Amino acid sequence: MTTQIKLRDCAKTFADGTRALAPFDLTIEGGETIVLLGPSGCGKTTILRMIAGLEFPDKGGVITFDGDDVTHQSIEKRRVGMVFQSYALFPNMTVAQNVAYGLKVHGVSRDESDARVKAMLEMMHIEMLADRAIDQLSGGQRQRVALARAIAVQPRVLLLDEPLTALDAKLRVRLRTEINALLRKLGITAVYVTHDQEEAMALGDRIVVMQKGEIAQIGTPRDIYRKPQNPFVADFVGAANRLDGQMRDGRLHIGNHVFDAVDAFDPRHGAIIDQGPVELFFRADGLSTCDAQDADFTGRVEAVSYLGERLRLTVSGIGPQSVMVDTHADDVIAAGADVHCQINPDRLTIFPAMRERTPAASDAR
Ligand SMILES: Nc1ncnc2c1ncn2[C@@H]1O[C@H](COP(=O)(O)OP(=O)(O)OP(=O)(O)O)[C@@H](O)[C@H]1O
Repeated sequence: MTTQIKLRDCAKTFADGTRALAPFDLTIEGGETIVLLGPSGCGKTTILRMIAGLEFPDKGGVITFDGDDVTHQSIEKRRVGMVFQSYALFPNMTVAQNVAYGLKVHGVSRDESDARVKAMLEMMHIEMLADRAIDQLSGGQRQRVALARAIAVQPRVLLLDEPLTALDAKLRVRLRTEINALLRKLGITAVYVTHDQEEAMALGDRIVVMQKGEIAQIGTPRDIYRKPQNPFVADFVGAANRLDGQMRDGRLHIGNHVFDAVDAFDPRHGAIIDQGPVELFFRADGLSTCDAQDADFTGRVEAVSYLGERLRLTVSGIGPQSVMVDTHADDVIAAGADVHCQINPDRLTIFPAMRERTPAASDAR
């Protein structure tokens, strides 16, 4: 029932010479939700459009759906459903007519179409809007119509390109949860494009992190979050802290401090780093406040932000850069205070420092 998508050696160069994608391979399993995540211009939409049949890979690239070569097939033949950031609905039709449109094109009978439209509108909780005009709907409602329209034709694959970007923060989270439930319920193969890390984590069975037309890492949300394979991914998925250090005989040195309990492991080469300059990436939980006798170092609180469930401190003194450290929301700490901190070795990601070159996706493969 579900469709496996394979892209083999797919590169994309546009007519004007722009190299949007370097050759890459990607297999999307049947029923899987894959999220393409990366900054603007990294090639996410181009991949989605190649899967849709709106763009074609450079010579040599092959795309298959369940083993069938669809590389040169048109969008109509591929049976994909698409949802965009801009709703792309027909403004002069009602909600029900919009959802029914694709069914009509596919020659579905009137009775069958009526029944499916009703079911789709119910699934998206917009049955009461069936006879409304599109311009009388809110952004969130429009996106529900767009989703209902895309899935009404029972596509083999659902492609979503930043469908929530135009909505306000609260609505985004709500619709995101609904889309997640919908994708699980339908069990459909889905490809979802976003530049929002949180959205990617919430929706993806796996996430493909992209950088400048290359795949920087493919992994589960947990892998991407906890085991980024290069500095680009670590930085992009929100490791707020970055420190320069040195490994000397297996011991980590940062500024004047020495940390004994830290194992530096280079994920790209699968080797322990014993010597040489390193870069450390970690979130606020990579450090915690503690009593003086347990301290790895004592820093100075530069700023305090109350985040509701916790207090976030900006602390200087560990090395040349200041770092974020979270502590209990009830702690009373003011800027200017000294604070004892402990390092949490299993929350650190350490890479050999490679100043002379930027991390590339080829490093991750
Ligand atoms: N038709 C085209 N002709 C030439 N260059 C293009 C064309 N479409 C896209 N590009 C370029 O290809 C690169 C990848 O674009 P793409 O839209 O895939 O990126 P994206 O990651 O989806 O970005 P965004 O998040 O901003 O949509 C960009 O440099 C873009 O300018």
